[in-house]
Amino acid sequence: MTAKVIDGKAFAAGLREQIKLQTAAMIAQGITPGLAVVLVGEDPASQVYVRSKEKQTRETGMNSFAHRLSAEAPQAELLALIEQLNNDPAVNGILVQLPLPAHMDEAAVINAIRPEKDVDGFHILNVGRLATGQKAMVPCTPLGCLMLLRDLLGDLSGKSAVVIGRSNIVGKPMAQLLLRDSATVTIAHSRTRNLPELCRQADIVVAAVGRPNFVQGDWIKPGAAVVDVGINRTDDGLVGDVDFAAASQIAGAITPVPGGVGPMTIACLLASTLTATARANGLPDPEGLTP
Ligand SMILES: Nc1nc2c(c(=O)[nH]1)N[C@@H](CN(C=O)c1ccc(C(=O)N[C@@H](CCC(=O)O)C(=O)O)cc1)CN2
Repeated sequence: MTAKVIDGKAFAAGLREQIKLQTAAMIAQGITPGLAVVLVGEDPASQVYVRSKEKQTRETGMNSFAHRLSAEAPQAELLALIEQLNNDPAVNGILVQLPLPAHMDEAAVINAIRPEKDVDGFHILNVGRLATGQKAMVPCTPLGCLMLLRDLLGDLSGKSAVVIGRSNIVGKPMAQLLLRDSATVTIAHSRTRNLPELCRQADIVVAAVGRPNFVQGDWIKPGAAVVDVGINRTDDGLVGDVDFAAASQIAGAITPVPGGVGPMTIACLLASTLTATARANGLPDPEGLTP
């Protein structure tokens, strides 16, 4: 079997078009969504992602507010900026690009963001809300994966899913979202025994371990959906967590790297900014953009 290659770039472009239309409708009501993106330091990949976020925010018709702090900035300076953005009515979403410099306490910084403006869905209140099935802001990468999976498979109810990776940004929220859709979810990690066997039973495999080509082709159940969240820079270029060449011979569908999950992350950030703006203004959640 040769798998269908899921075109995340095209899906994200379609999503941005929907967001653009819904943003225009909001602007017509006198509300312009605004997203503040904060970058601390000069990490080259983060600079690229942040520039992309700012550009796509503007292209969608939303206001983009850019904030740059030096890598040596004290944490108090970042917290003061977040407080200012929390209190700014023009700012509906606040995103602090990760990773932060080592001297900063990531949890303290994230939890300083007002939960309603936490478009990353990393605030402890949003994490708790997601885990307890309440209305939450949801992390962008898992939301993007969920959208791709729903588009591919329709109803996820009763599907068996293995999420490889237990990070707060991807693995755990991904598992929560799949569980909310009534999938049977296993979270696997570096200490998991018999990972190949576990994967072989899964209708859905989401790989988010950060190890190039970690998931082997013969771990995949024939016809399964494989979502590769990995972005690993190697001598061979950018590669995912899944051995794409081998897995695509067995899977039913698979996301490539690049061009799979990655582009969905920023499109979902824009979706969440629109959601946060709607909620702040007492409007219904935008159509098709929330889980
Ligand atoms: N505050 C946050 N920080 C980080 C997040 C996040 O969601 N919120 N995620 C990642 C980085 N990230 C967005 O910030 C991101 C990663 C990758 C892509 C993407 O489009 N990838 C392309 C490849 C691009 C490349 O060459 O590097 C792809 O996969 O096709 C977009 C956004 C960590 N930090």
